[in-house]
Amino acid sequence: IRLSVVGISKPKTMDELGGPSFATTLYWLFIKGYFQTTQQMQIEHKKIYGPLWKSTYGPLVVVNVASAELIEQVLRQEGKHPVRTDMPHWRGYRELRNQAHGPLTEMGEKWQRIRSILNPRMLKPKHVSSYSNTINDVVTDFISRVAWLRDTSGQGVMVNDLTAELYKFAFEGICSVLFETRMGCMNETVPEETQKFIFSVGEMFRLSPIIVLFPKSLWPYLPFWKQFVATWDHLFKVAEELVNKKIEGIQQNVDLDKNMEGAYLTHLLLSDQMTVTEILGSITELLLAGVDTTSNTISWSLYHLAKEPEIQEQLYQEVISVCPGDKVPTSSDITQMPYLKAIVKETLRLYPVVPGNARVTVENEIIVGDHLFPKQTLFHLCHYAVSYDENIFPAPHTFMPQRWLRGDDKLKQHPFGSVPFGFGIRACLGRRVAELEMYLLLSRLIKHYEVKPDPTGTAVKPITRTLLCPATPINLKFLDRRAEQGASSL
Ligand code: HEM
Repeated sequence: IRLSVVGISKPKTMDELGGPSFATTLYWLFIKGYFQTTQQMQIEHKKIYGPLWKSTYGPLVVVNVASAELIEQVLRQEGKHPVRTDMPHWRGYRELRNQAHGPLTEMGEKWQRIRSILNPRMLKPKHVSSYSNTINDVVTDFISRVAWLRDTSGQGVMVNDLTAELYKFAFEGICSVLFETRMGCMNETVPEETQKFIFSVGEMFRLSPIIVLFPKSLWPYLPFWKQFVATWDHLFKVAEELVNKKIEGIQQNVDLDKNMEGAYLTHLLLSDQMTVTEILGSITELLLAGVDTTSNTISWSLYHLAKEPEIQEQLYQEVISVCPGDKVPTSSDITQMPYLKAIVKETLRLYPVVPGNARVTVENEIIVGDHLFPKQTLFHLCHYAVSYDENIFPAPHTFMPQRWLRGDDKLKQHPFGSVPFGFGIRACLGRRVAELEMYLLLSRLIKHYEVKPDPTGTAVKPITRTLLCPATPINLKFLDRRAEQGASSL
């Protein structure tokens, strides 16, 4: 297709592609200080090299793709079994301990098989909407926890380090969907085991980028490899206990001849499509993928709603018109809240939690722009840079949910301008559940509280720590609307 666009001229080779040398990249990262703001480096490098450039990290060559058109070209040419990276360190742990790979780490036909088993109950609307009540229970507890936090540690009004609190919400939310078990993260004191799980996830993400810098043969001699293995051991141990508890529960219920539909894990165990080891491998990865992503996105949404009272008021009006009085939103109510959805979309445009996504062309050589790339090329899709492309999103730095609303004058945006959950068959498995969690939490929180910025006026910037996170804690004021309106008509 591309050849016809560029005429019959021969496509250029990868060697002919420009970009910074390894030394230049090191200079940018460590002297210019972009080490923690690599998302911003995408934008700066695009200005210098254009939308397609090559970075070298020692022996590793990465092709950066930073326009919606070119990202579309890469993604539309992926084969039957797309691969992000081979994740040697994560896979290395699983091989060491004879654990199974899950959807994040598996490849080829085995990956396809896992996805075909996991997909239906994670992505099909009728199944996902059946999780509403479970998630709403967690939201109810979060709203109470906010009140408790304000009273005990926020002089009656502040919630400090909101992301840490939302992390507990997201963990509790995804566990309630997967296991139909409550973990106690909304309690005044979070159980020690859960706290250790949360800590282990953080450690694993912290150690991961350090370990991949070293060749595999050196790993056993690295002190942090032992730590890395220990954190994974803990993650698998916690998941295993939860899986075993469910197996026992099912056994008891089957004995009593009870109807056992419900939790995601119950379904996997009963459907007999995977071994218990395989289920454990997948469940552990779902827990990992489903917590920081959701909690960071909700944090950024609330941060902006606090800064933009008019947008917050419009959301509040939408929520109370669809769910007046004490009515708790369900997933069908959410379909009538386009502004809420637009707020989440706009949040994910400004803060794509996965700011750059890797893709390896395993099966085919592909043409992108004027270049032909061989099999096994490692692409880095610069979603962050594209999100701030003013040709696609005018006033790109402004939080403008209305750009996502249908209207006569709405400019047709490029479909690959903002793809925060990825695209195609390897796209996010938890997208629908994450969206449901975000919609239910945001709508109910804003119905209950008016959110206001930190009175100290501290602005919070994003940094990249694998995911795009707030560089400093987000602290916000939560004013109870009921109290404000003199216990009127909530
Ligand atoms: C706001 C929330 C979330 C965002 C923005 C997000 C984003 C992403 C992105 C960009 C990818 C890579 C897609 C690609 O390579 O094309 C991904 C993969 C994945 N996500 Fe999410 N995610 C979120 C929440 C979740 C949740 C709640 C779960 C679990 C229930 C989850 C499970 C996964 C899994 C398992 C994969 C790997 C899929 C595969 O390789 O086959 N995610 N996510």
